[in-house]
Amino acid sequence: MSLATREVSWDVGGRRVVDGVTLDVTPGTVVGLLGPNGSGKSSLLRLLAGTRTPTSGQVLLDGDDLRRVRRRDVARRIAVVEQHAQTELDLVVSDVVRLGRIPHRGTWSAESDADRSAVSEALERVELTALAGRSWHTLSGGERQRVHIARALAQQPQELLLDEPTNHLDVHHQLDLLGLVRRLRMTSVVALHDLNLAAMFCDRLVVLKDGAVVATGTPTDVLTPELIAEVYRVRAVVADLGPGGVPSVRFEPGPP
Ligand SMILES: Nc1ncnc2c1ncn2[C@@H]1O[C@H](COP(=O)(O)OP(=O)(O)OP(=O)(O)O)[C@@H](O)[C@H]1O
Repeated sequence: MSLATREVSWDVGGRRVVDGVTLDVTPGTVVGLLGPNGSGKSSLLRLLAGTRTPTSGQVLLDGDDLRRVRRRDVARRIAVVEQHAQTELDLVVSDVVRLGRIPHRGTWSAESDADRSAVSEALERVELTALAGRSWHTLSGGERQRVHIARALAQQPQELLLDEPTNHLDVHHQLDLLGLVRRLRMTSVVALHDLNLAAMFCDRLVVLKDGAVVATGTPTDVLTPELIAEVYRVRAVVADLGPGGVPSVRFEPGPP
């Protein structure tokens, strides 16, 4: 069952930002959240993480209303990588990754072997072991992004929520990161702008427009020239040329 929403809406500043979204994320699958700037992707991810409370409707974790699940249990289950995540503290890379272990430790308990191995394994998975002792402030944008992913992995969550995780990453690390998310077989919801990456790495796509779901299904079902024109106001040619026959999208100049 994992994560689901039932007619969930969220209003802020007198506006409806998430509008009646119902979705079921099948355990172990990767769901891509698509939609133009301001369509409500980040807001929906925050509702799924329980860091925003719905104005109406429900977010469910294993069938239980998220509002009734203890914060600590949510923190153990769900890891979030926010867009533009920053840290003001002068920490080294391994300290940032270690923050992912907080939900698993008592307030005063010392770091366990399980904590240490989760941190080193997470660093290895994002190819940052060599930078473990480096100060956060000296890292490039892409390296910072990967440290945040490592922090989420060190949390050993069952659900992983990622807001534009490929932002800042070069092509190698974009493919690597989404390949990793897929291989982890965690229940993942990933907001993405790149339609080709979404087609390559997501089992299902959910497309938002003005906070509401306008399409949902497999990449082949969803990524049609008509949908892209309607949602993004862009002309596109879609071919079944991507790896494994997934759709490959090419954009064309001019109005749709
Ligand atoms: N706390 C807030 N106060 C006022 N408006 C907000 C707040 N949070 C979000 N919004 C507005 O809600 C809308 C949806 O924002 P959101 O960040 O969820 O969109 P998004 O699809 O993630 O966009 P992007 O692709 O640009 O990251 C935007 O118009 C945004 O300005």
